[in-house]
Amino acid sequence: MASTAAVRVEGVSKRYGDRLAVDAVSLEIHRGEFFGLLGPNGAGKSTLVEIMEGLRRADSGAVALLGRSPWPRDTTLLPRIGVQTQSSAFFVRQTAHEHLRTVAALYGASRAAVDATLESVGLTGQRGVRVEDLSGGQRQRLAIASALVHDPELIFLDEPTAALDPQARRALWEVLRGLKAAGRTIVYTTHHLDEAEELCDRIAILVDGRIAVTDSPHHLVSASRAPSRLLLPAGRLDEATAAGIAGVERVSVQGGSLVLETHAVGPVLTAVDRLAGLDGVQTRTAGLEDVYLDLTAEATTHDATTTEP
Ligand SMILES: Nc1ncnc2c1ncn2[C@@H]1O[C@H](COP(=O)(O)OP(=O)(O)OP(=O)(O)O)[C@@H](O)[C@H]1O
Repeated sequence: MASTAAVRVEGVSKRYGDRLAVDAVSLEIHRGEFFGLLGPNGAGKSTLVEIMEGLRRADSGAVALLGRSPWPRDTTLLPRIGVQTQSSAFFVRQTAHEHLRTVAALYGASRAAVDATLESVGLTGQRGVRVEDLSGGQRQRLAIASALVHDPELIFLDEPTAALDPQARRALWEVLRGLKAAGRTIVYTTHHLDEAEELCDRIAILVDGRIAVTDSPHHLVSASRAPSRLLLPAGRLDEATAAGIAGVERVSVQGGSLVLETHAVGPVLTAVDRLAGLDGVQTRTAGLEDVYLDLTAEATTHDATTTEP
């Protein structure tokens, strides 16, 4: 039976001493999907990804990667997957180009692929620079290039944009969109909610080792209960008057603006217009970051009440 799953995780758990880092997680990532794994620090994302990659052994549960078990180590899987971790290893005495050529040789990738991949991550200008002399962000780009150079079907990127400047981050998005368009499957962990919203077909939010939700960013945002915010220039309206407007749930002062939170944007805008005018008023609707903050706060509270003895 041909499986459409690039990754299937069933009831996977992993404990480090007293700490249950991954708690009975099940999920399926489809072929060709751009899948985001989000969650607070220590939620278990890296542990779960390392188990998927076959770099770490689960205590229990099962993983299928392209239909095969990644543990014990299955060398036939290696050319088919690309892995960038938070602690990627480098040949530090080699130049960026030599390093990538060495990695490419391990997988039988061509010299042309080395040049093209170096170009795609914006390191052509640094091809002759020793790895140990690259900046943090340049090293990170080389780690990404090392995961991509053999054109794998399934790509794991663990916080790939963490050290990148805004231009490099946007450039990487374009590279990843190209890979997605070419049918590659991408498993992506990030703390940048904007990039998860921009890039991912679906995301899973992990909290304390468990999946709190799996859905498309669009569905999550449209089903969100997070309020919209109206920003008024400071001094336009006093806080007490703003708090008295029907539909306003919370009022605060942030960065020189009076912020009104509401689920009834239309009526509140009408009231603000009547009281103070709409000149300079900005409306911010809920985004993935609001959904994430809402969900992680909720799930943490829920977790604390259900798992403590
Ligand atoms: N090798 C290890 N030995 C012991 N504990 C570990 C080990 N690796 C991770 N942990 C613990 O397991 C939990 C999950 O860690 P993990 O690195 O998987 O989280 P994460 O979601 O990737 O976090 P971050 O966003 O900070 O990278 C944390 O409490 C962490 O301290």
